[in-house]
Amino acid sequence: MRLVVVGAAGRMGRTLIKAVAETQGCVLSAAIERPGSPAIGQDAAVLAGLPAGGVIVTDDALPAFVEAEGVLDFTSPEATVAFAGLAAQARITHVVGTTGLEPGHLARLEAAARHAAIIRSGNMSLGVNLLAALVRKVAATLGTDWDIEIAEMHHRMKVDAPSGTAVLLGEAAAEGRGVDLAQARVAVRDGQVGARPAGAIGFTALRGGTVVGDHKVIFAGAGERLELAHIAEDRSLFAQGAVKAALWGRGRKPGLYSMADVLGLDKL
Ligand SMILES: NC(=O)C1=CN([C@@H]2O[C@H](COP(=O)(O)OP(=O)(O)OC[C@H]3O[C@@H](n4cnc5c(N)ncnc54)[C@H](OP(=O)(O)O)[C@@H]3O)[C@@H](O)[C@H]2O)C=CC1
Ligand SMILES: O=C(O)C1=N[C@H](C(=O)O)C[C@H](O)C1
Repeated sequence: MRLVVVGAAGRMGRTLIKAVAETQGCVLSAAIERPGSPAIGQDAAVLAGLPAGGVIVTDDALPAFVEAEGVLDFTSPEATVAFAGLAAQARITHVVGTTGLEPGHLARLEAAARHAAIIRSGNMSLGVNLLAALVRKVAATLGTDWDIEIAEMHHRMKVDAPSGTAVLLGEAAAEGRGVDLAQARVAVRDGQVGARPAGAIGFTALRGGTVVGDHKVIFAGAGERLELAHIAEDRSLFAQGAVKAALWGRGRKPGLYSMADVLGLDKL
């Protein structure tokens, strides 16, 4: 499968280039960075710490998309929405790992998904998607007298909060409870905030060092606590999940899909 990596010089971009090189049946057809990036003109494989492969980083996305079958996109919300338009034009599978998308961005992805398959997830790992299924079940089993709190920690360079994974886990908890996350969500506490509202789903974001991604969902009841956690030790698991998603999406009818669809966890 011919794959384009956008945001090629980023932490995930470089990891994706390596994952594509290591996956049988996949080939890196292009690598894209933003106009003016110092990475333009460099060999993409070298950026990823591999021997030169001859794919030179460019800022010209559409011709690259037209020649490809899929695009792996871990960039920023604005860039992802623009790439979704181009992937729809080229009718290629778009794998979106970018987090921090707001309702306006999601609406634009839904529009693009009328023309091409888009697989979007705040976390491409098997472990987190399995965790989400478990959280949905536990939330559906326990009553609202069990308070739900989601804590995450990431490296100091992360720009969005709460993390996409924390939101994904919060959505699973809200679904399990049959409530709307937008109504239940409490993401900021500072000062005299008062007692915890009944039914709230709380979020705490920690930032520091080089942490790849830690997530914990806490169900706090009267006199007991249940904690479900995931620790990502290496970004390559996200990249391998993204390549798996692209292969799954090849030739699939247009629509918006999730990693749970890819992994067959949607029925759990
Ligand atoms: N779903 C998942 O499993 C995972 C999701 N993520 C998410 O992926 C995203 C990226 O994370 P990370 O790699 O750490 O971030 P980085 O900042 O390291 O990488 C993002 C890259 O995208 C580039 N970029 C931004 N805009 C454009 C554009 N218009 N055209 C081309 N390239 C562009 C950036 O360039 P520049 O630096 O010049 O702005 C940068 O090189 C985040 O939203 C993060 O939360 C991360 C890991 C796993
Ligand atoms: O920015 C990151 O690094 C990560 N982002 C994703 C998120 O927002 O949940 C996934 C992973 O935790 C790493």
